[in-house]
Amino acid sequence: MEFKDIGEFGFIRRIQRGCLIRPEGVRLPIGDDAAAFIVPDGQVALVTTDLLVEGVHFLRNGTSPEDLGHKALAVNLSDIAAMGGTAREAFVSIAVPGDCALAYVEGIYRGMISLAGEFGVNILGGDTTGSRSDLIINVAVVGAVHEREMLRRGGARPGDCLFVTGAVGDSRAGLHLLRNRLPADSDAFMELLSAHHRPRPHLAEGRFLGKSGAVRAAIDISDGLSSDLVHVARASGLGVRIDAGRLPISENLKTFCRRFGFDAVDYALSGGEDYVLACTVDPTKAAAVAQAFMARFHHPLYHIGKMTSDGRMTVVQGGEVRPFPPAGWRHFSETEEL
Ligand SMILES: Nc1ncnc2c1ncn2[C@@H]1O[C@H](COP(=O)(O)OP(=O)(O)O)[C@@H](O)[C@H]1O
Ligand SMILES: Cc1ncc(C[n+]2csc(CCOP(=O)(O)OP(=O)(O)O)c2C)c(N)n1
Ligand SMILES: [Mg+2]
Repeated sequence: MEFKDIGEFGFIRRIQRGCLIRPEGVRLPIGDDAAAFIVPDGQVALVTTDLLVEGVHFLRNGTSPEDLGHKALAVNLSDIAAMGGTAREAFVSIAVPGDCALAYVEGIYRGMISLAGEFGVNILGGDTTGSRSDLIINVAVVGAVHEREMLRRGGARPGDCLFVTGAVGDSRAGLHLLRNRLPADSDAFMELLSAHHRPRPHLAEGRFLGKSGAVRAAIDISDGLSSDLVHVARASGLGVRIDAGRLPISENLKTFCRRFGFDAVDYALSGGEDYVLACTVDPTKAAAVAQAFMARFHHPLYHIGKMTSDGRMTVVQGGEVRPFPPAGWRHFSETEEL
């Protein structure tokens, strides 16, 4: 069976099975001119959207449809996590080229619905069109948060401790393997590919940080640690100093860098698509927050540096202070290469 056999509406009927994960609070799911749902009492709505474009964000022949669906939703859930919120409703728009099989697109929905199920997120609508050549997927997610627990990019203060919730650099290493068609011939390389294809949105971690009352600013790492921290620094009118020796670099990334002669610190700083959270914490509460985080998540909240009043973006490595590397991913740059 193909798109031409069932048409746009037949396709929508097929994919809508399984999209309503948490019916409470939903007044109109897929099927009307708009969806209708309730935002929990006393909370504000969070809305975020991210676009995935073939050739820019993924290679159709380099990713399984389930992984692509997972990632399209995960990158949006990560933005809700960075706000300290709970993710609730998702909207999926997809432009499908003629050479993309119905089975592939149904696989994308399987991947999305599986992740949506894990986090209690409904898929409540979207849009379906044809496309001349590239597969394009846009997901929008609505979340909710108590305003006092909401995390933003601005609000950091000089002397705040800077933390990240997980390892950085693995996804870029996975992308390198993928782009160069290198064999994933070890568990380490399989895990790097998985970090690239199936990022875990840090929603529980974001809620924990929002509730702690000690986090002053937060962001999720999509373009790369160094460039995303510039957003926090600018929004707060501050500088950042990272201690390279404290960056959480996985054993898998170390193995990869040894094998191919890359610099693991560079991968960690300017990798991209890590989808961990970075946050700044009141220094008087930092030790307690880190300890509680460890007790809850069984791995450290990694202390990687601090916010400074000098407005400079610097890395300390081997006793030497140097400016940040020239950032991570940039759309519209000449090369768009990492
Ligand atoms: N085309 C657009 N139209 C309106 N707002 C946009 C557009 N692109 C990005 N934004 C907004 O700009 C801000 C930064 O976007 P972005 O760098 O993509 O953030 P993120 O890394 O969290 O996805 C967000 O508030 C986003 O909603
Ligand atoms: C084929 C391919 N080339 C390059 C990349 C790397 N890449 C593409 S977009 C991106 C940054 C994150 O995407 P963006 O759309 O900027 O996310 P946002 O910051 O809006 O969340 C990276 C590292 C990739 N994932 N796939
Ligand atoms: Mg974005």
